[in-house]
Amino acid sequence: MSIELSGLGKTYQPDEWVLHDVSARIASGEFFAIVGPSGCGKSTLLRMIAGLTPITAGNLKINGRVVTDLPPKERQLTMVFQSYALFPFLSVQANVAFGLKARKFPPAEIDQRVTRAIQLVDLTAFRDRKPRDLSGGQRQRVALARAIASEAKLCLMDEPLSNLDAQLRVKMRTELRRLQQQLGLTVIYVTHDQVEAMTMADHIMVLHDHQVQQIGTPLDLYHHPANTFVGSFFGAPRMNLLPARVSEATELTLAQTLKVALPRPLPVADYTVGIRPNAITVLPAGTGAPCATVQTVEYLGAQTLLETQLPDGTALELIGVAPADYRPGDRVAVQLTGTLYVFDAQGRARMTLEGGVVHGNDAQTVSVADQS
Ligand SMILES: Nc1ncnc2c1ncn2[C@@H]1O[C@H](COP(=O)(O)OP(=O)(O)OP(=O)(O)O)[C@@H](O)[C@H]1O
Repeated sequence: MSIELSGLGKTYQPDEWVLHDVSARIASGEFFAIVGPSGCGKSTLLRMIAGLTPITAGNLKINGRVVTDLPPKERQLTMVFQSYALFPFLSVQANVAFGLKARKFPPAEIDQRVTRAIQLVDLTAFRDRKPRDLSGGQRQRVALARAIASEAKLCLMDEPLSNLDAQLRVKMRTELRRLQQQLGLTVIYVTHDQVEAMTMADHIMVLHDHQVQQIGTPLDLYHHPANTFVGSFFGAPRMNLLPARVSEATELTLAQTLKVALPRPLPVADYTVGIRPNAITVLPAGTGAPCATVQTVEYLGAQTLLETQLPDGTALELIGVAPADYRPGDRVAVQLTGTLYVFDAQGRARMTLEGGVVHGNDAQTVSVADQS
């Protein structure tokens, strides 16, 4: 099932657009994630695709057919909700069979589809249990079996793993992805969790501020973020954002401290520069320019996260080198050794330089100024 969203918009109150001009093409058999912070309109968009919320503007096509104003049952899709929406008084088997009975399928076919779906999600031994006697993960799998039994090729999922504990969530991610590929389903999957989207999806749509910020593969979004929102949404620890200025065509100064030679000239202006913590090397004090002061230290086992401050007061998050014992107040030298992303001053768009990014790991193009 392919899906095409063309300029979709939604208002609940007159003139208050909760979604504006959303366009995307989702290929058949694709796992497509919609991510963004709370309230950005993810569930609204999914419900518009399902036909549960009317579309205010734009067009929706499923398999080439315009379905913008069709009721849900004519869209040949199924939906899995965060709450699972199971009937508490029915067994697993009856829950999975419910929709097929309502659609008046012959009993033999219902039995065959239900048995197969329950088998696929590995719940055969639990088929006579009621939802209250199942674990969270098992209930989630019942909801999934119901979607599978419907044999709809398009499955919409709204935060289906968010009620599970962390360990089970990781396991279910793999299972969901395996089932989706095995059954050739097209899945549109809403989540606020960037890791979930990154690990499961073929393509991701990032929503923020009522509109699409970027659509791309997980690697695209990580390596070529369109703006500072996308840059800091993906990746942990988060991308650092620093105020920057080009005062001579090829010289960029970050936070009034760190100087970078650009491979191509940029207009003299203010910019915002993004640097991921793993693109910065922390040197022991004394071996380089001590130009950041440690504020807080967080030991994470293999990594030590350092919240530091540059001389102009800009915060910079760094990854400390293993055995070194850092303390608040320590001075550390920092060297830019990875990719720098240059955005306009407001962070709305990334500047395109050669290859789209500035590489700081070429020793000739990066220098660190000692301001202390
Ligand atoms: N029925 C409604 N009537 C009026 N406003 C609504 C309605 N449903 C949602 N909204 C508003 O629309 C915006 C988008 O809500 P939506 O639930 O789609 O966001 P979301 O990204 O799914 O958020 P979350 O991650 O918190 O579930 C919010 O500002 C919300 O308050």
